[in-house]
Amino acid sequence: MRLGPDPSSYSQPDLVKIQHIDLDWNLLDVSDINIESVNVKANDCEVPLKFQISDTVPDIGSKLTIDLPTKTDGELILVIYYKTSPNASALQWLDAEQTSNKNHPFMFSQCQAIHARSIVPCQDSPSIKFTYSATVHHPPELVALMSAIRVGNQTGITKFEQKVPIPSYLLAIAVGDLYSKQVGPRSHVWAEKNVVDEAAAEFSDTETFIQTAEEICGPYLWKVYDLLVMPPSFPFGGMENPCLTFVTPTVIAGDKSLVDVVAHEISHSWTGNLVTNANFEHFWLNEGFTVFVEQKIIGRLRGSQYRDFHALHGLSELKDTFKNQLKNEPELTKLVVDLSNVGPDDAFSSVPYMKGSTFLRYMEDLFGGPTIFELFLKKYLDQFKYQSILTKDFKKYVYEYFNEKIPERLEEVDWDKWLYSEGMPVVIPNYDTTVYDTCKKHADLWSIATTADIKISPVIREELSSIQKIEFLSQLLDKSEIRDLNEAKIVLMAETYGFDNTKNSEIRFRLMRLIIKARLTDRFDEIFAFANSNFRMKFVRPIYRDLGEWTVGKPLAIANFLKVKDQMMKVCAYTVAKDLGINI
Ligand SMILES: CC/C=C\C/C=C\C[C@@H](O)/C=C/C=C/C=C\[C@@H](O)CCCC(=O)O
Ligand SMILES: [Zn+2]
Repeated sequence: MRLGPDPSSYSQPDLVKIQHIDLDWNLLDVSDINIESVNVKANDCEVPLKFQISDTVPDIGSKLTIDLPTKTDGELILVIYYKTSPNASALQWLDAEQTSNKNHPFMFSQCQAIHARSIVPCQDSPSIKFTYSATVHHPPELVALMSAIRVGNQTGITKFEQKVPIPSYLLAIAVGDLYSKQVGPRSHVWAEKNVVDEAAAEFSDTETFIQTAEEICGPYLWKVYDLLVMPPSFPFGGMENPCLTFVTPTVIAGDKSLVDVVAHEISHSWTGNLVTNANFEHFWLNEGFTVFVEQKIIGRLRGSQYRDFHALHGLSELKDTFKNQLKNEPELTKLVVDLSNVGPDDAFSSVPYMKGSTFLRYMEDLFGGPTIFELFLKKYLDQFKYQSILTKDFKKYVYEYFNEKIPERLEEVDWDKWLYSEGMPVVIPNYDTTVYDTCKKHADLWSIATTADIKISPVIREELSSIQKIEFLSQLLDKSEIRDLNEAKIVLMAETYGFDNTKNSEIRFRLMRLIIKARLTDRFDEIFAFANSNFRMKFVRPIYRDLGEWTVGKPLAIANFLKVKDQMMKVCAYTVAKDLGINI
């Protein structure tokens, strides 16, 4: 059953729209979920209103219906008194033991896609945008941060204001023992004390990324761009919360080799946060555009070869998604998906990211190249800023903009195929493969040659950068057969490329998958040490999935998962359990 224009929400934006939310949050108050009263405010008095809460629908939640006064033209101020549940799916509460410094508890939120409803009764659909202000009461020794500008701070009370309208999934809060270091004129890095210095060093290019993004997209409208380094249980690489990107500690590699995640989150300041998908079926409008801009930033700063390498690496990731995560769900390999009967967390994959950015790159090439397409991009972002749109709005704008200029090129785009066909992108652009080919040469060697032959091959004398090592491992994992894939070969590989000492989580992740592919039963401790060191879903889900397909690995994986699942955020525990085929 489809709930309405947004299949993941009961909100009825055609009838009523939230314009501003004023939060007064008392933290650490985690009694059962309970709406105590709903009142309408008039002349400084609060008059109670009738309300009903429907039964809970899985993946969606319940519908809160408020009987508004009969005269409802114009604006109404509603005051809702409520308490959140300790199980609120948007929140994770960590004991001091689960933090880096182990001195104080930590709490944080992750509202995307549809978890804001577990912390605020709201119209939880990205089709509705509102400004917000908040007063957060918290333990005085801790720091509270939100996806907004801090406007006041006294012992135990912090006030915030977000004056740019946002969709509910961008509401965010974190409270912990946090310290900050300035890394740019509008940016601080926030982290626990023992992490803040190395994090600030890793993210010292933040201002360069913002300025490059401004060149491409227009002025940065959110005033502040801070980064908060999350505890390792944060389930994503980064989350584009306005004014305060949340970032996983797994991108701190010590050599800036994984900071593309920051370029990605900065790009969201336009694509996603200003121009927003109206529902999550059109998530590619957020993520495909963001990867496209991220790759442009990389191209500007490191050269077009690297822009193309990034895109080719994205296609390797996409192939892996099809072969593993989505092998039984071809419907979800479409660019625009049907979420009438699927929760957004279940539908989430690399498809909107990689297929979406490939579609835009295809159009850029077809319509005359970067100079022409970037003018269009800037106008598109300006035209739809502060709005929520569907793919048809984008398509209509493409026609309006290009129809006079290049009508014949426009006719070449097979929109239906790009948007609704399953599998790989319709056209693979003509990328520069120089950087990629080196990775391929290494992957081909290691898959075909014996360990003895590899030792004397000139290929392995050639130095690979960290990102090339990541792609090399991705390609190797994609091979249906690897000659003599055993302990000796993996030891030689680790020595050759310095895998044993690397702090690069993307490399370690793929090495663990290779060890599983090699069925090395002596290496379970190492695999589980990695799987328990962080709960970023990009890493833990494929590892559990791979183990789940190995008769010896599966029971051990289930036992390990059951041991640590309560330390995971709900979305992570839920999806891993699903991947392992167990109920929790
Ligand atoms: C077609 C898919 C439909 C809806 C999915 C929307 C949201 C799903 C939900 O699970 C939240 C996703 C949040 C993502 C945040 C950041 C990502 O860019 C991280 C990507 C993976 C990583 O790097 O760890
Ligand atoms: Zn993103």
